[in-house]
Amino acid sequence: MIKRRRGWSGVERNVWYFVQQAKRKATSVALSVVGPVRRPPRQSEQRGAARVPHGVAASLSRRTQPTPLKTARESETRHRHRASPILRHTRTQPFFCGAAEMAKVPVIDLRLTGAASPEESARLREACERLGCFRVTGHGAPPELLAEMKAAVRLLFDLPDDAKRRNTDVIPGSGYVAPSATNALYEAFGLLDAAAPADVDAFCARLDAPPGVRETVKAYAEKMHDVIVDVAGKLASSMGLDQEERCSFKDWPCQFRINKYNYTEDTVGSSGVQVHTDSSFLTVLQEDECVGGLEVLDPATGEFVPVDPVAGSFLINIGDVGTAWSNGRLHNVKHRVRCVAPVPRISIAMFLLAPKDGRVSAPETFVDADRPRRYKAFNYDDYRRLRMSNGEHAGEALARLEA
Ligand SMILES: O=C(O)CCC(=O)C(=O)O
Ligand SMILES: [Fe+2]
Repeated sequence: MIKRRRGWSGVERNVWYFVQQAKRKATSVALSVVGPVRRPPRQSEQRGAARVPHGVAASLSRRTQPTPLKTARESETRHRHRASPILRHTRTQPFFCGAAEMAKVPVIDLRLTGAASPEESARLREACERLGCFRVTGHGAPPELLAEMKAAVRLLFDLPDDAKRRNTDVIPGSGYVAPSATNALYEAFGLLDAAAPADVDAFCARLDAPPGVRETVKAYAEKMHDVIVDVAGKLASSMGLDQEERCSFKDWPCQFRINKYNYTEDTVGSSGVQVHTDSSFLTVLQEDECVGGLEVLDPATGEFVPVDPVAGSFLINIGDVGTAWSNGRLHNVKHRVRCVAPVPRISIAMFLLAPKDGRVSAPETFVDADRPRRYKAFNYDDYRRLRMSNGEHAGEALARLEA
């Protein structure tokens, strides 16, 4: 365990020097592998960073009202007296972020989309058509909740193996995923359906999660469901679907997955998770704002480019169902994760899977003489099985469903 000190810890400094050395020596290709690690924060910046999660656990009931920032000293005092065990766990983690060479991921302010700004809606649609991913701000999820969820996730991953293995599949791959030959550093937990409070309860109960963690997971699932439905509705609206056509998203099942990457000094530069597309309609990802390494394939260049984490925002990915449902208009983004630092990395994903009845088919609005129907209607669970049985994790299986 890395202890938090007044300055950077030895390991943090080692990583900094490792990255500087790599940058000096590397070719541009190697640079993109090293990815997003920034200089150590100055003391004044570190104080700011330490403030990020403050006040989180002290006020679950006041989550909707962000706590005003305090001085570093006020913050420390408050923590000593009021922080929950969940939060104290977070505060021992190291802090890395930033990058030099990044994908230009459009940032969409959700408050501006829809009638408020046709330009912002057009940017949202274009991002999904070109790159298949974008970042959202103005999503309404309080920073305290995000910080607390991240801390809760760390505690869940510390549960004994037999507890984690009780998180069994509802559909293939939705339960506990142990490190494997393909993704040796990667471990994940899952939950389906995160839109159903009873399923969220059952997930926590089966793990025997501590009460504070349960409360956090429930609040998070509820809020993230609101966010994912909002994003999907705004995307559909930007594509010209009317209210009636787009209002069903709230009934679509959601998969929730927490990911952990067990990185060490020996794994820097290796794969965290293989190249894949998400099978879902779209994904909302809360990245690890301290450890980068996510890369997306830019269709314009055919190259993978690092995506810089931005605390407080979410990354949205279009998945295979998004491409099929839009009759090929939306781009299912290929992505992967590389190990860029010798410290554990976590991320939290919510997937809006497919219509409630599982049937994926492009609405008539997207089909005309210029754009004939591209895919046969299919069942989502069958599609997921198809991807898995053929080892086609990067959208290849869609070609089997062409009309
Ligand atoms: O950990 C990440 O940043 C990406 C995770 C991911 O791609 C996934 O859960 O599908
Ligand atoms: Fe993914």
